[in-house]
Amino acid sequence: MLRIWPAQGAQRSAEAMSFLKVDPRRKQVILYDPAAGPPGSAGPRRATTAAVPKMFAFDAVFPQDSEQAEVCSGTVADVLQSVVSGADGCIFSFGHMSLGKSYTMIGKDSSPQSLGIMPCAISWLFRLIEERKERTGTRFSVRVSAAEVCGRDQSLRDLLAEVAPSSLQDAQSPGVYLREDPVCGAQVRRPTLPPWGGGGARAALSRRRHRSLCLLQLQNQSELRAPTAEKAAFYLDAALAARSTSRAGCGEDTRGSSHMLFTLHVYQYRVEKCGRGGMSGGRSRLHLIDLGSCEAVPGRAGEAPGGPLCLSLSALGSVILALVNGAKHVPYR
Ligand SMILES: Nc1ncnc2c1ncn2[C@@H]1O[C@H](COP(=O)(O)OP(=O)(O)OP(=O)(O)O)[C@@H](O)[C@H]1O
Repeated sequence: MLRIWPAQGAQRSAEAMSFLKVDPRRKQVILYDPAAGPPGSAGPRRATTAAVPKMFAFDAVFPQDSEQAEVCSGTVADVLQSVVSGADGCIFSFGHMSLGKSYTMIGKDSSPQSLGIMPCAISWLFRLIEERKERTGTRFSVRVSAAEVCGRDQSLRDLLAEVAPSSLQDAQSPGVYLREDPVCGAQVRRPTLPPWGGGGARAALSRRRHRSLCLLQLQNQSELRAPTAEKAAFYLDAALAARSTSRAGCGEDTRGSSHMLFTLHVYQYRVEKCGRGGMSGGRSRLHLIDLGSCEAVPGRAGEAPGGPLCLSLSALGSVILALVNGAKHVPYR
């Protein structure tokens, strides 16, 4: 899916947008070579050196004037259905510096219309759970966790440690860490999905893929019970507040490399009507991720030792492709 940032101020000139043709209905954009002049022009520059326009197709295209609600409904509806049916889901935004990643994922709390994907997903998930409970009698329990990956050393931080009940806090705790599986090397097997299946052919396909994938997992983070959407939203606010405190303490050059992972863990179980009437159930997770930009602060490029702050966009693309294809080697580093 593609969301186009509404260029502001001087950037909002007609010329700035004249090399991009957006067609939300066909879910595609066409990029014209600026050397050729605006599309349709027959100026002398167009004749010889212009590159052929490039067309890119997406699952959805949200133009500059798209409302937050439009982006949220176009993004989360399918993923939420899958999560409630027992599959894991993940939504994140991905792009260069200051192009609206946080605005899309988190939004602003000045009005309900400017809320982003995370608060919308929380509210809609609980609504869907209520419907599912009434229709099928399934019992649900939701927990939330939030972690930050920050800085050149990619240090991990539990963003809910401050609001976790003191019984869950332990002075000797090693904090959040990544667990590496002794058999798979730097990877561990994902838990299998609930036994009753559901979710149609796509869920069945993703279930097959999940079994063959090996992944790193975060360990030891606070997982707090959220019986209502309001409580989950409270924890989201607490995580955002903890993140902004930790960002303020980061150096200027690493501030943009803060990534926040907010996860809703959905536990569900029900009594089997046939057979011996045992219980069946499982856990699925919805990961909502606000990625940092990982780009150097303008004017400081090349100053910081040790190379880029984290994986480039194209390297992240290779990781995603490897995961989707179930590749044995995932190029995390
Ligand atoms: N669709 C939009 N409508 C209105 N304002 C927007 C929109 N997208 C982004 N903005 C504004 O543009 C600015 C940059 O957006 P934002 O901070 O979300 O970018 P980012 O990609 O998360 O930045 P970073 O690279 O620092 O993580 C913010 O002031 C934000 O409010």
